[in-house]
Amino acid sequence: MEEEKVSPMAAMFRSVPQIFRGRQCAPGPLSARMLSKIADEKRPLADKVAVITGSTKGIGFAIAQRLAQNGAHVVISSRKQQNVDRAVAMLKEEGLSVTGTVCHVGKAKDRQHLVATALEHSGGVDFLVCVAGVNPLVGSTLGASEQIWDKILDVNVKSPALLLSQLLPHMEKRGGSSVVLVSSVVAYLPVPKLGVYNTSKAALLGLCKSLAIELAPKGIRVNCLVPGIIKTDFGLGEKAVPNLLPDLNKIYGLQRLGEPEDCAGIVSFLCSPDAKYITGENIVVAGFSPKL
Ligand SMILES: NC(=O)c1ccc[n+]([C@@H]2O[C@H](COP(=O)([O-])OP(=O)(O)OC[C@H]3O[C@@H](n4cnc5c(N)ncnc54)[C@H](O)[C@@H]3O)[C@@H](O)[C@H]2O)c1
Repeated sequence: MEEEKVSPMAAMFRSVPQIFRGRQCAPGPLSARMLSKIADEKRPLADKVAVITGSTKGIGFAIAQRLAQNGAHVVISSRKQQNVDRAVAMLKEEGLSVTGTVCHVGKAKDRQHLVATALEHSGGVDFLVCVAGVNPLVGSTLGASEQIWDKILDVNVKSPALLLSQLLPHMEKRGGSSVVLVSSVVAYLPVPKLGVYNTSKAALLGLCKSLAIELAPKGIRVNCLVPGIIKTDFGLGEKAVPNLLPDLNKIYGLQRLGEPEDCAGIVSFLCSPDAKYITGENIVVAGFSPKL
């Protein structure tokens, strides 16, 4: 059958609403081939698989939503089954391609299960975004117990490296793989009473640089998102930075706190082919620059 001739502009106009909802386009008057070409242009992460830790709410959930809207199959995870189920249901309601599993990133067995779940989709993984992070302590750095040090360093610093080592064989065979770590502005501007957390987030900047060098020959890029104060349970909780630091954003910045969605686009970009020559970067999303 002869293909209907439609100008590129008209084609774009007809297909845009479906693409923006992240759904597959229904067959219409345009040929399936043309629709899928346009859809791929609008969905730069199509056919990719993303694993995201700590993604049932806050910054992680916003990143999961954006990567899925941009075409990736996203594997949601965090510590509690009911939270995983809720997040997966919310995204599926939008027509997005997601699965989920419980993963406490500090537990080797949970990490292994997360890897296995991710492989179920298409046998490989393209993106790892390590969002899970904790801060159980407000107090003196030198007064922190060994248990506190272990918990913060295990979850915030060791787990991204250990999870990546488990995923590596499944990422290196894909080509164009990308890893995004999540640090914090406290890495640049240490907050009093958050010494152990500050240290863990500064360590992530170093981990990003080291992994970027180590994985560059394999074609895997590693970058780091560095959020300022973002409106989440963690960001606004009693152990959060705004209660402990003068509001630098009010003095130097855009005069507002960040939303989780403010962190989503940059991560999607870092995973996309548009960022294929970017690695080893720590990118601040804080409404001001702590490096001014
Ligand atoms: N909100 C901010 O102001 C801010 C600023 C800088 C950096 N960050 C970092 O961003 C990340 C996300 O924070 P958020 O503000 O979205 O917090 P949030 O509390 O809204 O979400 C945190 C998510 O991580 C999960 N999580 C916590 N511990 C986990 C563990 N051991 N294993 C697996 N999942 C775990 C939680 O279940 C939840 O889904 C953290 O690493 C945090 O340090 C947040």
